[in-house]
Amino acid sequence: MPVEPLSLKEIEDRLAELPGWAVDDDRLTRSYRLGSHFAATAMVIHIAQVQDELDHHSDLTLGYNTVSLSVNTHSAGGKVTELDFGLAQRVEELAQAHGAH
Ligand SMILES: C[C@H](O)[C@H](O)[C@H]1CNC2=NC(N)=NC(=O)C2=N1
Repeated sequence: MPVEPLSLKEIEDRLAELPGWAVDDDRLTRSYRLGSHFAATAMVIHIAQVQDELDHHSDLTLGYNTVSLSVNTHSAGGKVTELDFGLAQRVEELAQAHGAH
């Protein structure tokens, strides 16, 4: 089933429920800070597991004590969709367990 791009209003409503996330240039993004580089690496592995489970994959960047995500939906022409917010919600849940903020 094709997934439709969200309207600006739909994006704003969803962003209001997800502090720390932003949409810029048709990409849903967030960066997290962790207590160590190893902790950040562990979080990347956990995100990769969830992304394979959802079959939806962000551009995922591991930095020094940081993890950054940037995602849109390729099959919707590179627009932001419900699938991107679904991934963001799952990442928010696991971020808490990793002590990311
Ligand atoms: C074949 C596979 O289901 C698709 O390529 C999936 C994989 N991961 C994906 N990730 C993202 N971000 N957008 C997609 O459209 C997408 N499609």
